[in-house]
Amino acid sequence: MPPSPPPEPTLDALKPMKVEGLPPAAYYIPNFITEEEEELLLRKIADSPQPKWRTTATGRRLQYWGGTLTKSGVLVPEPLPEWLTAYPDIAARVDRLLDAAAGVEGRHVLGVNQVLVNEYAPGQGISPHEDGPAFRPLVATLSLGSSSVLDLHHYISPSAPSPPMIPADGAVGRAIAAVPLGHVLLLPRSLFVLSGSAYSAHLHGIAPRSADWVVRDEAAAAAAVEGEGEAPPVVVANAGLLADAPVQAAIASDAGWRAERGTRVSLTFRHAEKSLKGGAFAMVGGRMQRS
Ligand SMILES: O=C(O)CCC(=O)C(=O)O
Ligand SMILES: [Fe+2]
Repeated sequence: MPPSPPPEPTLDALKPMKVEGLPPAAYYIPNFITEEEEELLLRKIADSPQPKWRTTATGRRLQYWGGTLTKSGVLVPEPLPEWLTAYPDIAARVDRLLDAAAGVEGRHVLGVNQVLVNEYAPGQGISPHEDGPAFRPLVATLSLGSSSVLDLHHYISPSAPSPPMIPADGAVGRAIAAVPLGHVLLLPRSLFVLSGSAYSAHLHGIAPRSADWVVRDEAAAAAAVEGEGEAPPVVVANAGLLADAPVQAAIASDAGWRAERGTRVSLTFRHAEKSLKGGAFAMVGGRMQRS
């Protein structure tokens, strides 16, 4: 018998998956996709034509699906590929979940129109950044292939005016506190949602490490002695939400949970607020129309 489809998500159903101890609001949804879907997505991404790949200054590879932004933050849209819209129908599932997180479940007002794929080899990360005002402050990241720890950072002076847009991996105009505000463990197949001030007033990043070490509390972190070159121990805000008993038992143990990072691929689903009508063709015609 085929598995019955999961119930339509609602804000109430999402509440238990809210990550406490972080600025509002972040959600962690374990096992958002199956292992078969994870394999298929990894294969589709790996099999993408070579020109789809871009490489950042730090060597991380990425792909944009759904189009890219102009310098002024307008999406030049392209259709999303079938492996995101038809089978598996991940984009629609993320849409429904983001609708629920926004409290507008069932009304389908959002619509993911861009999916950013990041591929992290062990030791690669992404420096603290904001995704910026071009996107609706409600984004979801699906993790594939390997685990990682995402850090939330805050500005030292939150009252200072925000620069219009901070490019990923780019220079940041305001001082960032040296110690991250919190950490989140992202296990494969999980979906992590950032919204509200967690999105618009804070930064997120991934430290360039080849392994992670997660301990149960600050006392365990203070008592831990890391070896030469080893990752410092961190306490993660979503330890209770992982839905992975062995990992949770290891985190609760005296030694904590240590994991080498493998290659992790993430898909970040976003909604660019401004989109060029007619896509790239509108540019060719020279008449730039905004929706
Ligand atoms: O890989 C991730 O989890 C985060 C990616 C991200 O923040 C970005 O590409 O803007
Ligand atoms: Fe980001």
